[in-house]
Amino acid sequence: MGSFADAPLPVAPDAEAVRSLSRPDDADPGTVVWHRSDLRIADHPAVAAAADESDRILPLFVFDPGFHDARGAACDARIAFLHDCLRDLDRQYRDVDGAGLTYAHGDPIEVLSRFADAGWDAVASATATGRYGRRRDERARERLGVEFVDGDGLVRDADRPRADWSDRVEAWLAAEPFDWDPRSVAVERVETGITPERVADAYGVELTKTRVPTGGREAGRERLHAFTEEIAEYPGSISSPVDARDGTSGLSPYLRFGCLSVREVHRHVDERAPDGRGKSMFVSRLYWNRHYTQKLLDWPGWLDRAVNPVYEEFNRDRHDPDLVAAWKDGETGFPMVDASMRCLRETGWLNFRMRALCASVYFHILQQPWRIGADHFYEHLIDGDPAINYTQWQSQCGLVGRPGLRLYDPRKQIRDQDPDGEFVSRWVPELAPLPVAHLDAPEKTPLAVQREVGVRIGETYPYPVVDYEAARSEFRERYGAAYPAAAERLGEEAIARRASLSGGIDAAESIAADHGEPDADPGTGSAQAALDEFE
Ligand SMILES: Cc1cc2nc3c(=O)[nH]c(=O)nc-3n(C[C@H](O)[C@H](O)[C@H](O)COP(=O)(O)OP(=O)(O)OC[C@H]3O[C@@H](n4cnc5c(N)ncnc54)[C@H](O)[C@@H]3O)c2cc1C
Repeated sequence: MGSFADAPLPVAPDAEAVRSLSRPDDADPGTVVWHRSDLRIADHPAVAAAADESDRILPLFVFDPGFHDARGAACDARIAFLHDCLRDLDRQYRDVDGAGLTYAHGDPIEVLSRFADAGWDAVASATATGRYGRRRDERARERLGVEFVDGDGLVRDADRPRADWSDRVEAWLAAEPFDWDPRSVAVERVETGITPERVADAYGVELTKTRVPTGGREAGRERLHAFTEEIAEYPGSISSPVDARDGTSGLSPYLRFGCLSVREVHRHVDERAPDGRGKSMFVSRLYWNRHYTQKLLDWPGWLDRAVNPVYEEFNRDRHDPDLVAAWKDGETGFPMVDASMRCLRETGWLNFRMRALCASVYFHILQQPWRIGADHFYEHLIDGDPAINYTQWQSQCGLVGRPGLRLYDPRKQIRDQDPDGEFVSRWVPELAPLPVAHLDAPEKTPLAVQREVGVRIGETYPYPVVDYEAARSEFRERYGAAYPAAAERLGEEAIARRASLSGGIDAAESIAADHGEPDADPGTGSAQAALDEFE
């Protein structure tokens, strides 16, 4: 993809176009609704607030070069999905007799200041973002008076964000949606010449992935309805990468771009799905969605700093670009990891268990710096959500410093989750001729069998890039040595707060009290408590 500097797109709309919207002698032209990752008009706090405050609203999306360059780090398929969502949002406004969505381009502050100069107010939904988004929103608030409207079930500016958290989210889920009456407002639009198609051209967006879902509210609702019908099958589909492809909801990209609100998904499932395990498991995941988003709201550092400072440098001195490349390219010699990583690159999606497996092998076995792995996921996932991806990476890697670390064994995962070898044969076709019994450890296949089926480990498929058992022991040793100090730091209030454990600050303090013996003998005693859960 090209960079902003190369992009032949002007900052738009220009001041003249914005001024042309003003009504004669009108000191209060209306309210701009600045859409970001909330691409719908229903159950939308900022749209409802704007319609309440004004008789004229102008829905705006700003193509921010920051999203297209390194800070945004989105693959082309995610940008194409976003563009679908925007076309759909434009339709939603037209369907209520509005003029549609205004597409702008440039630094959002510069664009919004043109509206502010012409007397427009502006509102946006408050969202949890990383440092770039926070700085942008602070500038918008301070310089331009943009109002950020809460309404996503998250607790803001509370000293103890975990206190009563579940109750608050439960109440929010059950509350009435944000409503507005399109007949009471005029929905305005200004022609800018900017369209998703022009942006795609200017930035060289090319859809190279396959099986990418269509973006937008309509497609999201279809998916929600179909999934609700089949929800009883959900628990049995979650773990296998083949079954999960159609068996989990597939709603993550729609939730990530706000085509559907978490609350309306919850309401639909609550009212329409039969009671049972499928329903309760799914609903608990909607809570997880809020939980991880809350974490980013509490501390934007999740994206680039280890939540527990003791692990800030962990694996950094072992950075080996060849190992990282083998992982990214699906050439590690661990078939389940390789199949998953190739599937991620080609389709932009993986089920939870395979994401966790790949993160675990990357950090625990290849022992590489976590950020590079997390950034790679974030780039390729269509549902790449900063609030979930980076917090999940830190949790899976063990950077919080709490007990219960999960090391996933790629050989066991094949036996459990792909017993017929369907997933591995699809994504690592060079192994397809191998009898299924050898797929968990192809390097151990007798040479006679390799010859017979035409597979040569070391030539047509790599030997494991590291010795699994040795790497795992080494990791246990290193992690165990650092663990008591990490657990102790959880006792510090600032760190406990950002870790945002389910038991709150009290839980963090109790981990620190139980395990915080910085000088404990590595690999013994309480340090082992962090390492006893293997999958
Ligand atoms: C290392 C790693 C990175 C991840 N990165 C992302 C990401 O960038 N974006 C993302 O949406 N999910 C992420 N997940 C969580 C999970 O894998 C996906 O939400 C899920 O696979 C998406 O498929 P689905 O919509 O069919 O899920 P379903 O099982 O149908 O779940 C429904 C919804 O619940 C939420 N959800 C499910 N699992 C989790 C979870 N563990 N944490 C938080 N919310 C959850 C999602 O919004 C999801 O759409 C990540 C998990 C791991 C281990």
